[in-house]
Order: sequence, then structure tokens, then C-alpha cells
Amino acid sequence: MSGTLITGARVLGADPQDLLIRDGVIVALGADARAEAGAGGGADEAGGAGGVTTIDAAGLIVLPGLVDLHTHLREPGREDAETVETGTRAAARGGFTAVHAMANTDPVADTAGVVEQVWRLGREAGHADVRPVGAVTVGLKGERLSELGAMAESAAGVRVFSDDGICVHDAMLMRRALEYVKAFDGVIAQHAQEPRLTEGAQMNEGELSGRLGLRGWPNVAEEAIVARDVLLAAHVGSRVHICHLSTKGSVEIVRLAKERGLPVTAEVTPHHLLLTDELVAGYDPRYKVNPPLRSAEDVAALREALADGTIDIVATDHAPHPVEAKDCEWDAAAFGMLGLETALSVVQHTMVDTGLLDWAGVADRLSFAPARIGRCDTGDHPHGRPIAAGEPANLTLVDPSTTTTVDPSASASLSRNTPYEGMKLPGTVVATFLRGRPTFLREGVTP
Ligand SMILES: NC(=O)N[C@@H](CC(=O)O)C(=O)O
Ligand SMILES: [Zn+2]
Ligand SMILES: [Zn+2]
Repeated sequence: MSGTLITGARVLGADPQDLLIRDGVIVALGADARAEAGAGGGADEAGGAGGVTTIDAAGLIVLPGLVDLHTHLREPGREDAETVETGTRAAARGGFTAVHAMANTDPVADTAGVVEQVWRLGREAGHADVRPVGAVTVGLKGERLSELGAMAESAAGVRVFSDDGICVHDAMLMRRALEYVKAFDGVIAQHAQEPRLTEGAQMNEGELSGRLGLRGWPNVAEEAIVARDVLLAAHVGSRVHICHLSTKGSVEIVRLAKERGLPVTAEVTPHHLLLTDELVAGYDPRYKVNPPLRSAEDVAALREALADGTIDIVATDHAPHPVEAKDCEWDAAAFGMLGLETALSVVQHTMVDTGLLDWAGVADRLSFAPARIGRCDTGDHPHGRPIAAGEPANLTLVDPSTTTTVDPSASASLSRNTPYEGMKLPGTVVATFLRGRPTFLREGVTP
């Protein structure tokens, strides 16, 4: 009668209670958990064969395993930056049990063959479930639709489609993609960037870009696409999801769209919740990202929108790049930042410690809602499920009382491009369980 008894854990931040996990499933909570564990031969601190292993979770928060709707795993093609194995190991360290792997790989994930390969690599690694995202257009070229149906029907069961990195800017193609995925309840995740308005853009357009002599990326380049796409989604009656929303104006459009009941969802990244364009003043490419870091006013609007539900989720946009792509002049550097291992800490810092969101809200924005949008809350291996008896034991234990200094060399990622290096951030992931199996245990935690 083996199993794991997690004692004194604050489920979604509520009062402490016990949880019993057995055969990958949460079998009991509260007084029942201890009774059931006892009935099985008594709790065994040493975790002896056949016994129940106990994890003392006093002071820890229990969240449902986090789900990232926007991860770049770089495999196939850029295994020098990240592989499915290293990226999902970073995910487990960050408390994630499922990640959606973006399609801008080489080859592009635009066929059933490539998405199945990525999905299979995820299964083999075993650190987190990998849900491949399918490219909307062949080769991300924005010319013709890729085999959306075949990817949906493949073993990978793709539901999220995106040309992320590039905007699907052709309105007719976007309309057709929305129409196509409606048949299997898919969603188009749009990288909202009007290409003509952002040619050669290097940072947020504003007073600072002028002063630094860097070509500006105006808010309107995002907002124009967000506005168009919520209207298109409404016209077609199909779901659109806005990737890495970064401006106050985009928030206003999404708020209006939701008031009208339009089928739109949106994400914000941890870095857009915390960092501003001021950081670019030192020309350090660690702060170069797409969409760019915006103004303090935008940051405040994003936090407020995440708190009130206008923005549905936090997604990391974990974008690993090798040293040579970042250790160079600003203009030549790649866009993107790591995010998986620091996401929860940044969310605690910007949303929980500021009183904008409680832990139940964090569970919603980082697990329940992203699983729903990605349609991985049902099926064989569901995520983002309530923490209740009978549900799969996808769980994350967090110690909110600790503070850590971000050390890139301690990362499981193959890349080092974190913007938080040396920063003190609150909260630590202590353990992550995927269907009852620990995929990450911080040192000193047993078993
Ligand atoms: N966010 C980034 O700056 N870069 C992403 C692409 C993307 O998310 O648009 C990447 O693939 O590196
Ligand atoms: Zn993008
Ligand atoms: Zn991305």
C-alpha cells in the first residue's frame, strides 16, 4: 500500500491539511488522508518498501501543476539553445507539469510528423507533458495554411496553433485559419505585431528609443492586430488567443471584447509584469525581447488586467538563446528571455505580494485557465484539474516565505539569457509531481 502523504499543506493557500497520493492519483484529503494512509500500514517517515512516504509540507502552498501555454523548447533544430529534455527539466523546476511547445523550430512544427516527434521526445524525457503547438502556415511563411487537421488528429492532439515569432498578418489567412480550427475546437494563438509598423524595431517606441537611437516598436503595432483579430474571431465564431499582450491599449481592446462576449483570451508574460523599457538604457541585450519591455503605465495596466481576469493567464514565453546570440551588440542580439524557472516567483512578487491576486488566483492564471485554453483539461492525461480526490496528482509545492537570488548557472536550461540575474525574488518551488511521480524535489526534501 505505497503512497505519498503530504502533511500540513495549504491547498491553494487555504488552511493546512493532509493529502494522500497513490498510483498517480489524489486519493484523499484532510482527515481521510491520514486515516487512509494509516489503514495502509502506517505512515513511514523513512519511506520503507510498501509503506507510505511522508512529506512535511508545513508552511507550503499546494498548487495544481502549472501549465505553460507558451514555451520555446527549440528542438528540433536549435539543440544548442535548448532541447525538449532540458527545457522540460527547467519546466519541472519551475513547478510546471505541462508545457505547450511553440512551433518556430527547424524544421517548423507544421506537419503531423514534427508535432508527433516533439510530443514523443517529451514523453521520453518524462519531466513534464509536452503539448506541441502547430504552425498556422507552412514554414511560418504566412502564405498558405499548414495541415492543421492532420496535426489535430495526430497522436500529439494539437489544439493550439501559432506562427509565434511572426504575426499571421494576412487577414484572409487568419480568417481561414480561424474557420478551419473551429471544427476541432482549436485556437489560434496570435503573435500580434503589425509587420510594416515594426520594420527594424529594436525596443518600445517612446522618448527613450529616440534618446538611445534605437528604432521604436509602437504600441499601436500590437493593438491594430489585437483589434482586427477579436473582430475576425467574432465574425467567424472561433477562438483567438493573444500571445504576450504588452500594452495598456491591448488590455482595453480585450476588455471591451470580453464585455461583448467575444471568444478571445489573452496572456501576459512574467517579464512584462515586472520589467520596463528603462532597463534598455544600458544596451544590455538580456532585456531585448519581443514584444519589447514597455512603460510603467503599461505594466500597471497589465497587472490590473491579470487581477480582474481581462488577461486570462500568465505564459512564460521561455525563449532560450545561446550565449553568442545575446553576448553581442544590441542591434545584432536575438529577441527573447528565459522564463520557466522564475515565472512563479515573478508572479508572487508582482501579483501576490502586492495584494492583487491570492493563491487561488495564481492557480487559475497559471494552471486552470491555460489548461482550458489549450484544451488539455480533459482526455487521457488532463492538467489544470481541481485538487480533489480522484483527480490526477499533478501538484506543485511552493514555499512563499523564502527569497532567492537568481543564479543563471543553476538553471536546468541550456541557455543563460535570464533578465533576472542577481535579482532577489520571493518564493521557491519545493517539489513538482506529475501524476504522483516527483519530477523535481528541491535538495533536502524527501523522498
Ligand atoms: N519572445 C521573443 O522575443 N522571442 C521568441 C519569439 C516570440 O515569442 O515572439 C523566440 O522564439 O525567441
Ligand atoms: Zn511571440
Ligand atoms: Zn514566443
